[in-house]
Amino acid sequence: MFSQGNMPQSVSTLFSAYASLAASVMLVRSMANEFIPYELRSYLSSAIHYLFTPLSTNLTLVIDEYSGITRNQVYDASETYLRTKISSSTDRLRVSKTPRQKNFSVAIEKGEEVNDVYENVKLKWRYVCTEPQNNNHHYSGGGEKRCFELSFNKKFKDRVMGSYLPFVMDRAHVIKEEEKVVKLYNRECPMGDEDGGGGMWGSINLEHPATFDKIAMDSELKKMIIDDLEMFVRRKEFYKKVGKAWKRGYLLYGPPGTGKSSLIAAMANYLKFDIYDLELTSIYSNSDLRRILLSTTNRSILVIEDIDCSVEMQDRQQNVDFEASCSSSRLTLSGILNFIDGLWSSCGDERIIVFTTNHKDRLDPALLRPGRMDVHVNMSYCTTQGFSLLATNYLGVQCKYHRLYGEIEGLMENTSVTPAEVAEELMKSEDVDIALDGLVKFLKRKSSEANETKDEPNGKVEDQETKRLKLNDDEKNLPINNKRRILRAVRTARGRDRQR
Ligand SMILES: Nc1ncnc2c1ncn2[C@@H]1O[C@H](COP(=O)(O)OP(=O)(O)OP(=O)(O)O)[C@@H](O)[C@H]1O
Ligand SMILES: [Mg+2]
Repeated sequence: MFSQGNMPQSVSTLFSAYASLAASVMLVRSMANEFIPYELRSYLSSAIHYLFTPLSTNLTLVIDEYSGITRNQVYDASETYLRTKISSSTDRLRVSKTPRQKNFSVAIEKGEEVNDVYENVKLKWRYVCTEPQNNNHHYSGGGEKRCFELSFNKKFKDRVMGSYLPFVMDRAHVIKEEEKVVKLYNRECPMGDEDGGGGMWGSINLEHPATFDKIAMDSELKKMIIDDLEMFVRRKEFYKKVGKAWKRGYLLYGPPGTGKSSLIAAMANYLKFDIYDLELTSIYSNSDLRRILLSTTNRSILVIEDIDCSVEMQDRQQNVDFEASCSSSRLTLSGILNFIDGLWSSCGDERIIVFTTNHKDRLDPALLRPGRMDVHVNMSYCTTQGFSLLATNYLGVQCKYHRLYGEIEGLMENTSVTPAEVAEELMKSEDVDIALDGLVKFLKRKSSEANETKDEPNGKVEDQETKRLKLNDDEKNLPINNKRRILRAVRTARGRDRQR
């Protein structure tokens, strides 16, 4: 080792030169700290850093949660998409569940990274949350500013922007659709639901388990409906090309208990469309109707049950005094038709409207005019094919080989029995023999009742309806449409009681 006393002359000179340089740098730095403003110093330091750092090959896209005051769709899509990319290397995850969600929702925690590969391009996602510099933020979430950073090699910029990000958006859309809980909007549900509906509608989750494979109906008719729905949803461009609103109208008609409401639920479950159940008798003016219908959302089914009851609206209109009849604020059938043809048609997309009736023959011809309802579906009495499907559903057996099958087939061909009645009989026992035996007895009873009422036109239908509604003597004398209204009111009241 050298000591200053025995070191060679040149080394000693170098040593003292270095010492005086270091002292000068420290002097300059302390003078700089004193005399150069902080902003200028930090600018100079980042400029020097920029000049002496090798050029980065990476590009980072910053995807903020909000774009101005509206949510950034790319952010929302990224959040959904990244849930499917979480791997075992992720250290921290956020888990949540709202009362409406069926499953847990898992997302990456702030600071965490997720890797992805798309067409051989390596991509790195990072979830970043920062506290805002001031309080002038208009985004939600407790003032935290959230964004995703997406980094990749610069040379793939076009591919990422032109192909990867659209792919992320599409995937997120598909995931959201799969997770979607179908809603039933009703004006009798509690209003002001957080999911929208403009405060005009309340909503509950549609828990109806109906699916097409559970509906007993002519198999060709069922296939025709499924094909029609599929064609409808994929024809966005077609509707645009021919200049027609992207809407489809269905008229479902048939006796009570043949599955009209079940078919609507099956359609909604199949398409993942929400249902808006519109009770016309609770609307008193065309302007009300207009406001209520305009507050419905896209990709939904608007249902107007028992439209034959609405025919009375015309009579009601004719009977009111002159002053009232001049008022444009009353709800009229023509108001509904105008709405279907006009305003409703020109706003919103991917809408289906369904009318149901027990009496197609009682409908105003204006409703049946070609072009108004695109598809007319006759829901009819139970056939042997329908019975086989119900037996498989309710009893879990292929009843074709059961000893009673032949007898049931014969009785069913000669008796008007609804799928609802058959289903009720099949539910009475878990034992196949007992259930089918009960069905045979029921069919025989129905058949002899039918023979008794054969001579009275319409008698059977009226009787069935009266029995079904369990009306008292006063109510029995009401016109049939009023009975239907009572049924709906009773159902609603019972529903409310159950909720209490
Ligand atoms: N075609 C069917 N296939 C399977 N189940 C059916 C069918 N029709 C009726 N049901 C059963 O009967 C019940 C009542 O049927 P639904 O309410 O769909 O009949 P509807 O035709 O709408 O009657 P209404 O004219 O009184 O409104 C359903 O919940 C279902 O269990
Ligand atoms: Mg119904």
